[in-house]
Amino acid sequence: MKQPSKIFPISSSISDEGHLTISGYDTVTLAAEYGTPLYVFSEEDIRGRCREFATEFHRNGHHTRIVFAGKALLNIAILKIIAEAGLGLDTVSGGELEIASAAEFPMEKVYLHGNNKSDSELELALEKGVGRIVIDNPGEMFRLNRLAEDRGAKPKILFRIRPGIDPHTHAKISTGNIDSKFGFSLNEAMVSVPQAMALKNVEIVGFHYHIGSQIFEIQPFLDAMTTTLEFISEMQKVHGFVTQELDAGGGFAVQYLSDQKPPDIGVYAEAILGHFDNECGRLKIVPPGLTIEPGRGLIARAAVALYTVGVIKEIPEIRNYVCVDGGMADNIRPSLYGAAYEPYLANRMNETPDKVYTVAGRYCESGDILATDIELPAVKSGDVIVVPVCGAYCLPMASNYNGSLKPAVVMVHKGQARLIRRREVMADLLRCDIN
Ligand SMILES: Cc1ncc(COP(=O)(O)O)c(C=O)c1O
Ligand SMILES: N[C@@H](CCCC[NH3+])C(=O)O
Repeated sequence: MKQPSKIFPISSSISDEGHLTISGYDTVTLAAEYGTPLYVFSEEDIRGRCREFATEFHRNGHHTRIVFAGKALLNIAILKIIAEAGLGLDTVSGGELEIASAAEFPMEKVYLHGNNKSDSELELALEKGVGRIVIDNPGEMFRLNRLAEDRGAKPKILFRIRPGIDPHTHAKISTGNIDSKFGFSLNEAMVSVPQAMALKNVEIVGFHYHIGSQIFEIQPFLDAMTTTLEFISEMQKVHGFVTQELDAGGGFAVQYLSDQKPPDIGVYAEAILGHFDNECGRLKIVPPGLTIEPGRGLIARAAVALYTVGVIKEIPEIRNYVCVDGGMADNIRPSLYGAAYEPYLANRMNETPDKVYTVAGRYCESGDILATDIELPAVKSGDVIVVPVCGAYCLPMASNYNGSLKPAVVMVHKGQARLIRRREVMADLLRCDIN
């Protein structure tokens, strides 16, 4: 058995036959058994990342709350593992709350975000008794207070602020800039905090920012923290408001390609926690409880996507297309963000790549490309393409474009492979249409 590159799930290996295995399961056999496209998750990887975040962010006596950003991947079986690991959950809609509830996720550990929450979503959050509601704008704060009064409730709230920091990531996944639809500007929050303090049916416990996703640089995390802690200090001086919680969001980058080198979680943790301690000391504020919300960093590397090669189209001196049976309907990230992936042949992991291919999907869009100009051994129809690092933001952003059926999902773990989401069937496509 050989070790595949670091971008595969923790429990991956290569069999004597040259097949990719995960937790001892041959991915080529899984593809034959469950069909493709197939997403295969490693339970060991998920558990390992939960432990890694906990260990690294609890260093030096810190009790950082780790809250999994469910938008990266929501599935009942996976939520049960996240809950068992003791993490919290960030949800962003009534729908996500219902999935958390179906997974019997402890509601006191659930956060509800969202920049345009409806009354019914706020009511659902009150009914379920979520731990935190993250307020995005002044109107929402007053609406929530009224809805909570009607029910005799007093939810704990955080204010989401826009610290005005550029995280130097893709523009579509930057969220803490001044020009953003998310959260309060500092000036707006300055006005709204005393108003919230005076409301009878909400308890303001602190502040939240999330500056973006897949952030390779450490400095933007530190800058956002400084800006927010200075604001917290100001709130204390001017309004006597003592912040209990600072929720610093997610955004930790993961390695998608063999030649990328994002910081390890321990490097982010050391820098962020050290900066937090120093800044609280400098500003002479009682350190609030710290929360982080990793999504991608926790789940992206836990899964691979498997596809079967169909048509191979070689256009002399132009490009060699390998067409697979999935694509943008199950992974929109390359089309939406120009995201780069590094596919391999799951059934020929040991063969030397000697030809350049572009892996295209099966959908009716020229932009339906999973990877451009990558090296693979000479590909044949029937080969199994494996795309690593597909655990985050692929399945939750999947669609039924071109009448496609969303893929099946299998979880492998020590001697057990189990279906955790069935493949959609044709009847699922017709379920909502009325004639
Ligand atoms: C509020 C909030 N928290 C956490 C996350 C998770 O981000 P990431 O998956 O980059 O860790 C997101 C998504 O970007 C988010 O919007
Ligand atoms: N969907 C994005 C991440 C954004 C998360 C939500 N704020 C991605 O695939 O990279």
